[in-house]
Formats: sequence, C-alpha cells, structure tokens
Amino acid sequence: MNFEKYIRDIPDFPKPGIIFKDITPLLATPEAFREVIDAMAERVKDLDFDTILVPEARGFLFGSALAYKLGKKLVPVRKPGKLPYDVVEVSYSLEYGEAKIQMHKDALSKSEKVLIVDDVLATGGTIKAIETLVKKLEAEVSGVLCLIELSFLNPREKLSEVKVESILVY
Ligand SMILES: O=P(O)(O)OC[C@H]1O[C@H](OP(=O)(O)OP(=O)(O)O)[C@H](O)[C@@H]1O
Ligand SMILES: Nc1ncnc2[nH]cnc12
Repeated sequence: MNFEKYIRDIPDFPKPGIIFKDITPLLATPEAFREVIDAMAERVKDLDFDTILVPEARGFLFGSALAYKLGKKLVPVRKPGKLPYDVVEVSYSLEYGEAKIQMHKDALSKSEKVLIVDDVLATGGTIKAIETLVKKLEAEVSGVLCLIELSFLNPREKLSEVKVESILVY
C-alpha cells in the first residue's frame, strides 16, 4: 500500500516555515492503519527487545498498537506533570521548540532492552532525549522505529549509536 497518500502536509503549523506531517488521514483509514502497524512489526521482527517506549502523544498511537500485536511491555514517556509516581526527566529541543519529558523511575530494569516507537522522526531531539532517560535507568536501547523520517533534518546524525528504522522517508 502507498501510505504516503494518507499523510497530509500542513504548511506553517505549528509555526511559520514548518511543514507539518498530519497523520490523521491514516488513522481515519482502518485498512491503512492496520497495514502500517503490520509493516512496523515486520521491520522489527529480528530485533531483540523486551519493551516498547512511546512518547506522548502521537507515539502512543503507533507504539501501543504494536505492543498489542507483538505482546510486548509498554512504557509511556510523558510531558511534565502527567505521571503520578517518581520520575526521571530530561529537557530537549525538537523541530519547533523546546520541551521536557519524563518517565517513571521504576519503569525499566537494569539491562532491559527497549524499542522506541514514534510517528515522526524530525531533528531526532525527542528520540535522543528518550535515550538519555533509558540510560539514566541503566537500560539499553535496541532500536528506534518511526512511521515518518524527515531525512532532510539529518536526525540520524544525532542517533548514530542505534539502529533506526522508518517506514516513510521524506
Ligand atoms: O525529532 P524531533 O524534532 O524531536 O520531533 C519529533 C517529535 O515531535 C512530535 O511530537 P510533539 O512533541 O510535537 O508532541 P505530540 O505527539 O504530543 O504532538 C512527534 O510526535 C515526535 O515525537
Ligand atoms: N514536521 C513535522 N510534522 C509532524 N510532526 C513533527 N514533529 C516534529 N516535526 C514534525
């Protein structure tokens, strides 16, 4: 299936100069969403990992469907003030601003192998920040899986130590 036709470009959102990749047409097309999750599962079939880590909010959509399909543990990475227990936190920058993310301090055990799943890999700032959180808990990143990669922003330069898979590359 040509997934690209279900991704809509929205110019100047959320800021002038950004072309926002809108995934809602894909989510609104059940057969396309199912095929995307199947394609993502296929990409990681030979990867050794215990746990899927998902950043709020759009990462939740793809990572939770994948965790259900693959029978993996799921860990949410959230924006500040959302997680109820003690957290580890990191600040970072992304394509259109600055942000902070948090994870529960007991979310991962030492040496646990994680796959990070998100919708868009842009500058790589979000994924790099999640890597920092994983390292704080002495766990390991086995790989990164994204639906869309904006290769013109060179995210892989930031993520050179880890295996990165993406379904659609722009
Ligand atoms: O590679 P980067 O430059 O870091 O950008 C990618 C991140 O930006 C978006 O999340 P956003 O923080 O906008 O949150 P949302 O999912 O809640 O919309 C997207 O879902 C990725 O997580
Ligand atoms: N251009 C973009 N479209 C959608 N999500 C994004 N996250 C960071 N950059 C983005």
